Amino acid sequence: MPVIQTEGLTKYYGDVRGVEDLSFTVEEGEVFGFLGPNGAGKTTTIRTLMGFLSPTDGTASVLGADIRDASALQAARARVGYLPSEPGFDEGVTGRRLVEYHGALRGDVRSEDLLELFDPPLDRKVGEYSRGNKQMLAIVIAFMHDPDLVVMDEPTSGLDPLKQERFLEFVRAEQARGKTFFFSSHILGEVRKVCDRIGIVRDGLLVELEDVDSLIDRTGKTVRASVGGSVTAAEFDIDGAHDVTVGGDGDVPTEAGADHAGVSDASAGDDDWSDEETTVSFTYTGAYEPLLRHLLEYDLRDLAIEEAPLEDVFMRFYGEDDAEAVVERVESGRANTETGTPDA
Ligand SMILES: Nc1ncnc2c1ncn2[C@@H]1O[C@H](COP(=O)(O)OP(=O)(O)OP(=O)(O)O)[C@@H](O)[C@H]1O
Repeated sequence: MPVIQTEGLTKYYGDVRGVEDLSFTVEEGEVFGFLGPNGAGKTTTIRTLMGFLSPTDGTASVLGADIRDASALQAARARVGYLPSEPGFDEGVTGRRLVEYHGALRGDVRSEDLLELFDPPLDRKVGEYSRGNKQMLAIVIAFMHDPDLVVMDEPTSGLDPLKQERFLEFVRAEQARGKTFFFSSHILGEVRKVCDRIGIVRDGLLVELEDVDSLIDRTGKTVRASVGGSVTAAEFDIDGAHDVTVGGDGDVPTEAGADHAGVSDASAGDDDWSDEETTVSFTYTGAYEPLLRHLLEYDLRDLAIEEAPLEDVFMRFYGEDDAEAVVERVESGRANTETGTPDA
C-alpha cells in the first residue's frame, strides 16, 4: 500500500485554485520531491495532506488513513513527522521546553542524537532564535518520535549551506532506515541529491511525474568548447544541441592545458595555435559520439562537459508555457521525447 496516495485532490480558496486534480502515490522507503515555483500549490498540498485544510474535491490517504476522516488521520499522525515551511513556535518559551512539550505529546525516542546533530541553542527563548536555529529546532521536533513518514515543506530554507548538506545527508541516512519522505522544494539542485522521484507542480496542476534519473537523462549536458578560428552558432546546430551561443576571445583562458573541469586540451597541438578563438556553449541531449565527432572537425582547444543545472532545465521545459499547456503536452505523450524540449 502506498504511504501517500492522492486521487484527484483539489483545493480551492474560494475562486482561487490552490491545487486541482492531483493524483500521485508515494511508496514506502521513497524520497519523493514535490517541486514547483512560488505559488504553485506545494504548501496547499502539504497542509491538505496533514489535515489542516479540507479538500474541495478528491481525496488522499496518508499511511492508509483517508484525510477526510479526522480520527483516522489523527491516529496516523502519530507515525508522521511534519516540518512546516515557517515553524510557528511559541516565541516566549525556550527550545528545551518545546522539545519536552512535543516529546510528551508524540513521544521522544531520539531527541538526544538529533540535538547533537542539529544543535539549536536550547536554553534561549525561541523568539531570540535566528531563522536557521528555528529550522534546526523544527527538524529535531519533526524527527524525535522516529516517524515512518516525514512531510517537509521547503525544509532547508533558512539553513546555511553546511547545515543544508548535513540535513540532506541525514535524509539519505533515514531513507536507508526505511523511512519515507515527501519533500517540497523550489530548488531542483537539492531535490536531485536525495529524491528518487519528483512531481512538478505549477499553477496548482501536476505537470510532470518522473524518476530523478530519467529527468536528468532528459535534461542533458552543458557543453562548452573553445575552438580555434571563427565559427558561427549555426555550425553547431546539430541534433540534440539547444540554445547554442558563441563568444569570442577572452571568454576562456587561452593557454593550452588550462585546468578545466571535464575533458580539457584536446587541441591539435601548439603549432596550430592561432590568436583567434571562439567559445561555443550549448545544452546537449544526445549521445557523446556524434558530438565528439563534430567537435573534432574543429581545432578543439578546450572542452568542458557538465550536467546541466536543473534550474535551467526547469525554465527550458516550463518557463514559457502555462500549466494547462504543459499538462496537455505531457498527457499527449510528450511531444518530443528525443530532445525533451517542449513543442516549438
Ligand atoms: N489562504 C489562502 N487564501 C487564498 N489563496 C491562497 C491561500 N493560500 C494559498 N493561496 C493561493 O493558492 C495558490 C497556491 O499557493 P501555495 O502557498 O500552496 O503555493 P506554494 O507552492 O507553497 O508557494 P511558495 O513556494 O511560495 O510557498 C497560490 O495562488 C496562492 O495565492
